[in-house]
This record gives sequence, structure tokens and C-alpha cells, in this order.
Amino acid sequence: MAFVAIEGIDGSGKSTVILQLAEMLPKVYVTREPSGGPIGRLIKEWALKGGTIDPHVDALLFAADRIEHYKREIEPKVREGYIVISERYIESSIAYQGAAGVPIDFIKIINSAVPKADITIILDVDPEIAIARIKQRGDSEKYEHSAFLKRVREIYLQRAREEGYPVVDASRPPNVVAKDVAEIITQMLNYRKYKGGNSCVNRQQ
Ligand SMILES: Nc1ncnc2c1ncn2[C@@H]1O[C@H](COP(=O)(O)OP(=O)(O)OP(=O)(O)O)[C@@H](O)[C@H]1O
Ligand SMILES: Cc1cn([C@H]2C[C@H](O)[C@@H](COP(=O)(O)O)O2)c(=O)[nH]c1=O
Repeated sequence: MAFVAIEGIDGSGKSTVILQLAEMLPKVYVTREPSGGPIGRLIKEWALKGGTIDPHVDALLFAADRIEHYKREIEPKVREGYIVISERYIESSIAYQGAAGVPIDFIKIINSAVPKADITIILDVDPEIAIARIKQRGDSEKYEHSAFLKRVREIYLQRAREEGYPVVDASRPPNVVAKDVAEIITQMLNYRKYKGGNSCVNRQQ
């Protein structure tokens, strides 16, 4: 049916919003990156725990995980008629590995084996708020530092301007954020229907 990517810095509220979207929209399949596959597990258990020595390696691992994830899980579920909602996709690599110093053209090339999501939505929040939320949650990962997340946020916002991605103010209460995101998805899906057929909103990189 359609493939939606929900993006944003750590602690922006992606998991919280996606849980609510699954109640608000019909026939939703929820997934995330890093995926639950072997490369995703390697990322979670090794790369995100500080195992890699160069951010190009992170970029390559995330791209490899994504290709497997898209071909094994996302594409089949879209074909079965689901609205597939992924927490993170290509824009996460552009924002995080870009902020870590990997050239964006390199990231685009290694991700060129998979299409862009039909709909990409950025949840935007000040990194200080996000960090406070993460601290409350009680765990902390490699990228969860204010200065780094500021750079990640800037790249997300720049990409939103360039690509026309909707940006949602995620500093508001979760149910308000989820309602906005559900409305954007519904409107974009209706527009797609009106334009005719199942063609995707944007498939180029
Ligand atoms: N809109 C909100 N207002 C206040 N707190 C929120 C909001 N959304 C989420 N939270 C809380 O902030 C914390 C992080 O939320 P969540 O896990 O949904 O973020 P995330 O973007 O998925 O984070 P990560 O990328 O690190 O997995 C959780 O404790 C959650 O309850
Ligand atoms: C897909 C992807 C993820 N990351 C980073 C972003 C987060 O810090 C972690 C994922 O963990 P979370 O459960 O979402 O907190 O990985 C990245 O740097 N590049 C990527 O492509």
C-alpha cells in the first residue's frame, strides 16, 4: 500500500507516536531500523556500543541492514496492502552519519539499492528536551549527546527544506503530535489516490 518513514533525533518521540499511529490508521505494519535481522543485531550489540573506529563503517553497516530490511520485510508487507511505518530509514543515515563526517553523496550511493520511503516525516524537537526525555527513560547510546544531536537536527531540517518533508513540532504532548502525523499521512495517501493508482509520492533519491 504505502511506506512511511518517521524520522527525528533520539528522544524526539518516534516510538511513542508510532504506537499511537498503529491505533489511528487502518492496516498498519510497524517496523524499525536498526532491524531485528543479523546485521541490525550487530549494529545494536557492537556498532552502537562504540565498536566501530570510523563512521564510514557505521554508514556501510546501516546501509547493509537497510537493504536486507527493505527487501525481506518492508517491500513484501507493502505488497500485502499494509501501510508500513518504519521508525528510521535512509534519512537517519544522512543525518547521523552525515553529522559524524561521512560525505552525503557517499551515503546516498550506498543506499541506492533501495527506494526512498513514499512519505517521510520529521519529528522535530530541541536536543536539550530530547536529552532530558532520554535521561528520564534511563538508557543512553553512542549518539545521545547534545552537541552531536544539534548537528543531526540541522541536517534533518536542511533535508526537509530540500526534499519537502513535513516537519512536526514534537515538543507538544504525544497525542497532539500523533494526531498531526496521522493527518499528514492520511492527506498524502488521499492525494496519492486522487493522482491515480499506487504510484509512490517520491521514489527518487
Ligand atoms: N511528546 C512527548 N512529550 C513528552 N515526553 C515524550 C513525548 N514523546 C515521547 N516522550 C517520552 O520521551 C522518551 C523517548 O520517547 P521515544 O522512545 O518515543 O523517542 P524516540 O524518538 O523513539 O527515541 P529513540 O530514537 O532514542 O529510540 C520516552 O520516555 C517517552 O515516554
Ligand atoms: C537507522 C540509523 C540509526 N542510527 C542511530 C540513531 C540512534 O542513535 C540509533 C538507533 O537507536 P534508536 O533505537 O532509534 O534510539 O542508531 C544511525 O546513526 N544511522 C542510521 O541509519
